[in-house]
Amino acid sequence: LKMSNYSVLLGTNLQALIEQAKRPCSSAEIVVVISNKPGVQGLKRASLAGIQTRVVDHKLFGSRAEFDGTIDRVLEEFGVELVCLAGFMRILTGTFVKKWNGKLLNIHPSLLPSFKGVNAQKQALQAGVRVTGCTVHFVAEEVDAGAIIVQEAVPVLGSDTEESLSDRIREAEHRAFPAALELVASGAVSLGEDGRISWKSHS
Ligand SMILES: Nc1nc2ccc(CNc3ccc(C(=O)NCCCC(=O)O)cc3)cc2c(=O)[nH]1
Repeated sequence: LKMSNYSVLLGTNLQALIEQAKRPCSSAEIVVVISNKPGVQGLKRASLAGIQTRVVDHKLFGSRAEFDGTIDRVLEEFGVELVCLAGFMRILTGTFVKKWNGKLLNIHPSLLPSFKGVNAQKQALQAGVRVTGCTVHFVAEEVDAGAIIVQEAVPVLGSDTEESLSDRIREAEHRAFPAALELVASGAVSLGEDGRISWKSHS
């Protein structure tokens, strides 16, 4: 497995969200975990936590619209109000993103807008930056371009490999994604009409 795929298949971001939602102070409850791939670790983690799971295999659909439409139906079936993409690696159609606008969160392993797309950790190493990190953002139609909710910076060490840097970024992801989930689930942060972040308390 390519290193980046391997980290996606571990479901560690999902595990961090499961643990956060279990805390009594949490504003969130995870009601379903949907995977576009069968048999991945995240499905096992969800079942172990007593959370319902569904697999919507994108290979079984003739179009992105039908695939997204099926995911949408499952989300409606469970009364979902907020969606977190944790290692979900299929681009979503504009129709789906518009319907779930402001209710769809994603985590990306760089300080956006730097290093969009796949292999963000490798891009950072190759660019020679001394600081990178992770970003939780609302999903917009344009990939990795949505309004930023939370970021955490991570130092790049001279000795870093793609693996050692990815491990350090992953530790930050496990703090940033739960933090962003709470901010949005509690209503402290929302997506404004102008497509920009709106903080309840901020003047
Ligand atoms: N419209 C929209 N949808 C997304 C779906 C997933 C993710 C997660 N981050 C991702 C960022 C990039 C990719 C990507 O380029 N994958 C290779 C092509 C896979 C495919 O053909 O589907 C996937 C997920 C982000 C977005 C986003 O920012 N906007």
